[in-house]
Amino acid sequence: MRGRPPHLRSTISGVMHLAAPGCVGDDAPEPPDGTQVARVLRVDRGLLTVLAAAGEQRVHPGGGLHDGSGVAVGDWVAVRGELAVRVLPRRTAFVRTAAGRGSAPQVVAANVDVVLVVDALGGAARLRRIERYLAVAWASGATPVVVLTKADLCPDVPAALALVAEDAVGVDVLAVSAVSGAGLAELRARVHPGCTAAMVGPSGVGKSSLVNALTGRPVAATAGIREDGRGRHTTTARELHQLPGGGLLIDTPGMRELALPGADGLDTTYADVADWAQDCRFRDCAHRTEPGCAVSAAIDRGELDPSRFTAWRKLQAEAHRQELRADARARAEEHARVRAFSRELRARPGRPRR
Ligand SMILES: Nc1nc2c(ncn2[C@@H]2O[C@H](COP(=O)(O)OP(=O)(O)OP(=O)(O)O)[C@@H](O)[C@H]2O)c(=O)[nH]1
Ligand SMILES: [Zn+2]
Repeated sequence: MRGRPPHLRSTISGVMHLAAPGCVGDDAPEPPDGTQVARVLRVDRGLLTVLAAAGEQRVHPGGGLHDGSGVAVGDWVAVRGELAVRVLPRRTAFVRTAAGRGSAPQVVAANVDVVLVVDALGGAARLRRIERYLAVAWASGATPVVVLTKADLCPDVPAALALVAEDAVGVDVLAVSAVSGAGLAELRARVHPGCTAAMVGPSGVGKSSLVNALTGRPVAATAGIREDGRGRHTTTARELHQLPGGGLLIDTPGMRELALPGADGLDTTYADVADWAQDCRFRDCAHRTEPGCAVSAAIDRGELDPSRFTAWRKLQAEAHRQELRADARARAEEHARVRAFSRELRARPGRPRR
């Protein structure tokens, strides 16, 4: 199996953190002169709640902050008085595409070390869904951990764990229950002091219940206690929670519409498929009917699940579209390629060259 791409290695090193309320970690980034550094806990309608040396504070984003991607939960900002004047360089970032329009990606969480890819046990394992979240997680620069919730509802936890672990190449897989408390200690140990974790996963798998279980406080509204008839989605505020053990946990609704920013995370999630693809006879092999296709051979030998292969293809197409959207130059090149191709087609049949 191929290793992680170099830029995804050792993402836990050099962690910046707030060890306790009001205490900026020693390894916080250097602030510019005359300012202090603070961590963004919440973003409401442009107003930022930050944790600085003096404690929690509400600050306004200064004009210089609007660099296109905005400020996100988990960002480190330089604060002067009641103004956040600069976003410090991000180590990792989760982006989502702005709903329905153009190319402006929005950062929804920054400086995340560990991504908890949350799904529920009980029922068929949703391997394809987990793979997609894993690819997004790897692409952000953070290290994913799969957290399978509702272990109390699963009749055979070890078997369910094994199934997911076999699919999630090189990723730790844990089973937990917010109801019985099983597995929570092990999960807490992953979000150690100085570590910032974030959760991704579809609605209803138990993310809010997990936040409450980990923080020991009802900080997130769960489906069970919300009866206001306003639809299924319960999480409304972007939040960065402090866990009793010293770690930080980000739970923001934006994490549910994550885009695949590119193909990097895919090669890590599907390291086995990517490895086989390197052995194909043709470098641009489409893995369909080409002779010498190592991917098709692996499927024929039963070493690669065809549905895993199909998922990889689909996500590659999605990542490709995303790259095009995000990169205007690539889009122009793609247009040029299509135009050249159509010119070539028009020039071909019965059209004498001049
Ligand atoms: N049996 C069992 N039920 C759970 C567990 N965790 C969550 N639930 C239930 O699953 C339902 C959904 O849980 P939530 O925590 O609201 O799920 P969520 O992922 O935050 O959902 P959204 O906020 O809609 O994204 C609720 O009825 C919870 O009580 C668990 O470990 N075991
Ligand atoms: Zn091939």
